[in-house]
Amino acid sequence: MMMLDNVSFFFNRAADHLGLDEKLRTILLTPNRVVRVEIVTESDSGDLMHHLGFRVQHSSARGPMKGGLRYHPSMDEEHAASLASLMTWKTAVVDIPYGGAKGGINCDPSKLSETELYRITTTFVELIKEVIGPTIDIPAPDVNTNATVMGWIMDEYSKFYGFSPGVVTGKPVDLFGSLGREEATGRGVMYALEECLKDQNRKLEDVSVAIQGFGNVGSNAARLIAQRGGKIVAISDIQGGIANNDGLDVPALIDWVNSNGSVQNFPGAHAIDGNEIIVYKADVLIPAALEEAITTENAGRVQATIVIEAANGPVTCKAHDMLVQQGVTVVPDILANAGGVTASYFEWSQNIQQFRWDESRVVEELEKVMRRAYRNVADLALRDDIDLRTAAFVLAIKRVARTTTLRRAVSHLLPASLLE
Ligand SMILES: NC(=O)C1=CN([C@@H]2O[C@H](COP(=O)(O)OP(=O)(O)OC[C@H]3O[C@@H](n4cnc5c(N)ncnc54)[C@H](OP(=O)(O)O)[C@@H]3O)[C@@H](O)[C@H]2O)C=CC1
Ligand SMILES: O=C(O)CCC(=O)C(=O)O
Repeated sequence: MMMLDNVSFFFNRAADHLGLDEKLRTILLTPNRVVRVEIVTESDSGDLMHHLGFRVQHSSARGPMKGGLRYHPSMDEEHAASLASLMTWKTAVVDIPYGGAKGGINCDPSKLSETELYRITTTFVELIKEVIGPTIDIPAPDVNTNATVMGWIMDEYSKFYGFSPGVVTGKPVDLFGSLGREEATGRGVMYALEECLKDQNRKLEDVSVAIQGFGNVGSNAARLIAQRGGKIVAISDIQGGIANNDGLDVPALIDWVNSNGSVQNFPGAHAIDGNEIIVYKADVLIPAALEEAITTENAGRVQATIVIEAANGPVTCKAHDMLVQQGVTVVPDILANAGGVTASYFEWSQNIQQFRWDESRVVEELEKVMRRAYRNVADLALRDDIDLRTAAFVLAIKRVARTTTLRRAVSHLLPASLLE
């Protein structure tokens, strides 16, 4: 199954629970717009480079479309479409006034110089500028993109439309970004884990944690969880894994990775096979890299009793059901990693008002949104005896379906279950 099939599977399970008819399912699942552009630029040596760029705008029912840009060799239309659909349900779960979109460029940034990446990015913006904008579609960082890239996007877009900081979020703080956005996804993951543990009468201090991926999300989640007493025992990146059952010194590891480019050979740990991180003996597993990290191949060997999906789509639908049957609590991506887009909403709000919030305000509001969303989902799961993922989709579908039908003359498609 492709990732888009996994998203549709989870959507349809929740739609079955709500008794949604086929017409409304089709309206809700079909993207508004699919954009594919050809990016032709010059390399530093003067050769022509040709890359494909994508932006899939899934739904604008609840507001401007929102979602990251990924620079990766696996980026294609199907990837962008599945991630865009997830964004629609994610923004609805945390109840922020956005729809969903996602995109990126099929490229390998590790093989490109900074100037090549700049030219590719600005050419991409030139090609999609008519379909993005502060009230239309607002990109943000995702895998292999960061604040610097977002700054370039803002600058390029502003050349055509005038100063427009609200066209993109996750910008450098010196370039109208928000304090607290960089670490927000990891911070949200930490709140989701705390809420999950609360329901099991446990605390962060009681648990050991293994994390796959040590980029923006993985490293910030590790740092913040460790700061509150959680023991991070194993971490992997693309090159391999490291472990220390007494707990890794996360700030020292972050310094190590900044100097050495990988977690490998960190002096305070022993090496493990990177693929084994998923089945490492820890109370909590946080996949924070790419999709489909947990499949039917390894789900049966997962030892953690809690999986927090910091990445988008890290668990396939069959693996999800295996984990649930094994008694593992799976906190789904559209809830667990929603801290990033929530802080993006705060950044965009600051930009369109030409106003700046203190970091403490960002953190306070983010905590409120994340804990409230978790409680809404967990309460619904308990009430309807469904797993957390189905509950998150049910909540999101209700919200998106209501606005969709209110904005079009199709209210006859709404079943009574959506009105309660
Ligand atoms: N950035 C954000 O705000 C948000 C991100 N997400 C999701 O979180 C996930 C991570 O994103 P982000 O942290 O931003 O991306 P980054 O590019 O900052 O980091 C990605 C990390 O994943 C690692 N990685 C890639 N493949 C593997 C693998 N096979 N095994 C182990 N590690 C691997 C990379 O290793 P290496 O460093 O060696 O390349 C890197 O450490 C993605 O699924 C993204 O969609 C979700 C919500 C918001
Ligand atoms: O911050 C944003 O707007 C989007 C983040 C994102 O791409 C995601 O949540 O997957």
